[in-house]
Amino acid sequence: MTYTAAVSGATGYAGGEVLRLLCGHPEIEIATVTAHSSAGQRLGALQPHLHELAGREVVDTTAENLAGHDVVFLALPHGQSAGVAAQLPPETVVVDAGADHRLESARAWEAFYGSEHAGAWPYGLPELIVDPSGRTQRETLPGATRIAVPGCYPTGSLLALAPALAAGLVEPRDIVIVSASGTSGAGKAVKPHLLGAETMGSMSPYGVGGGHRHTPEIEQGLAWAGGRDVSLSFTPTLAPMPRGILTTATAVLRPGVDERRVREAYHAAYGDEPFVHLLPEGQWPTTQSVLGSNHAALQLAVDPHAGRLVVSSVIDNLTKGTAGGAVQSLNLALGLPETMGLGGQGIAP
Ligand SMILES: NC(=O)C1=CN([C@@H]2O[C@H](COP(=O)(O)OP(=O)(O)OC[C@H]3O[C@@H](n4cnc5c(N)ncnc54)[C@H](OP(=O)(O)O)[C@@H]3O)[C@@H](O)[C@H]2O)C=CC1
Ligand SMILES: CC(=O)N[C@@H](CCC(=O)OP(=O)(O)O)C(=O)O
Repeated sequence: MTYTAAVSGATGYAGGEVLRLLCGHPEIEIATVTAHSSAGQRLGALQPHLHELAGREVVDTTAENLAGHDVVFLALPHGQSAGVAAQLPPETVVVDAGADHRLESARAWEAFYGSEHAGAWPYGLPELIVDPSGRTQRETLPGATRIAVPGCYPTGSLLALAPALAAGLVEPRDIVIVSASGTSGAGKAVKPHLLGAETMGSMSPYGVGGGHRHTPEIEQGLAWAGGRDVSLSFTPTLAPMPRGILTTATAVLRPGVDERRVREAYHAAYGDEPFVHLLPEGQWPTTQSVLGSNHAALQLAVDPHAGRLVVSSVIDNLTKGTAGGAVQSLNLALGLPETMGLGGQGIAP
C-alpha cells in the first residue's frame, strides 16, 4: 500500500530534508507541499536540489490543503504546529519536526518556550530506552498517529548517554554536555549572527548557563532512560559548517565502574541498531562521516583522573536529527520496515 503525504514547511531546511528522503521512500507518495510566504512559487526555485519535485507548486499551510492525506509532516517554526495539527483528523498520521509536543512537563514548556503547553505526543527516538527492563520506543511507536520528532541536540545527547544511565553506570546528576552544530540547525530565516561573514572560520557558544530550550528535553529523555532526578549543564555552540552536530557528554561514574563494563553496556544497547554505531575502540567520530545519512556514530572513554565517562556522538542535524528520525519513526508507526527509505550512507570527502 502506498501512503499519500503532505509536507508543510517544505521550503525550509527541515521540510526540504523530509522531501529529499521521501523521494527515495517506496511506500510514500508526496502529494502536497506547503509553506507560507512562498506559497504560489515552484519548489524548484526554493529547493533547487530536489530535482524530481522542481515543478511542484507550493501552497499555503492550511487545514484544507493538508486534509485528505494519510501522513502529514509538519516542519514549521515553534508554536505553529499545534494549531495546525489540532485541525487534522485523528486517523491522519502527523509527524511534527517542531518542538510543540515534545515535552511532558507544561511547566518546563512554559519556562523555556513562553507559551501555552499543547500537550505531549509519543516521542520519536526509536532507540531511546524508556524503562528499566530495557524497552525502547520501538515498542511504543507502532500504531501511533501523532509523533513528536526530537530536537537535533537532544538526539545526539540522548544517544550518547542513555545507555549509561539505563545500565546505572553513571550518576544522573552533574552531567555536562557540549555540542557543536552546523548553522542549518537555525533554519533558513535570515539571522544577522548567522551570516556567512560572521560564522565562517569562527565558533561561538550561545544559550549558555542553562538557557537553551533543549535542556529540559534532554533531561526528560535521560530520566526516561533510567536517570530520575537528572540534572545537566548543556552548552550549544555554532560551528562553521552547514550540517552536522558533534556532542561531547560527560557524567560521573558510579564507584567500581570501569571502561569494559561501559563498553559492554553500549554494545548491548546498540549492537543490533541499524543506525547507531559504537565505533571500534580508539576511533573517534567525525561529523563528515554521517552527513546526509540517518546514521549516528559514537565513541567513549573513561577519564580516571576526573572519574567521568566521556562519550562523543555525531549526527547530521537535518537527517538523524530531524527528517531521518521522522521517517524512521513514521515507518514504525505504519508497520513498515524501520529502515525503509533510509538506506543512504554518509558522503565523503
Ligand atoms: N534545522 C534543523 O536542523 C532542525 C529543525 N527542526 C525544527 O523544524 C522546524 C522547521 O525548521 P527549519 O526547517 O530549520 O526552519 P526554516 O526557517 O528553514 O523553514 C521554516 C518553514 O516554515 C514555513 N513557515 C514559516 N512561518 C510559517 C507559518 N506561519 N505558517 C506556515 N509555514 C510557515 C516556511 O515557509 P515560508 O518561507 O514560505 O514562509 C518554511 O518552509 C522548526 O520547528 C525547527 O525547530 C528540528 C530539528 C532540527
Ligand atoms: C544551530 C542552531 O541554532 N540550532 C537550533 C536547534 C535546532 C533544533 O533542533 O531545533 P528545534 O528544537 O527548534 O526543533 C537552536 O539552537 O535553536
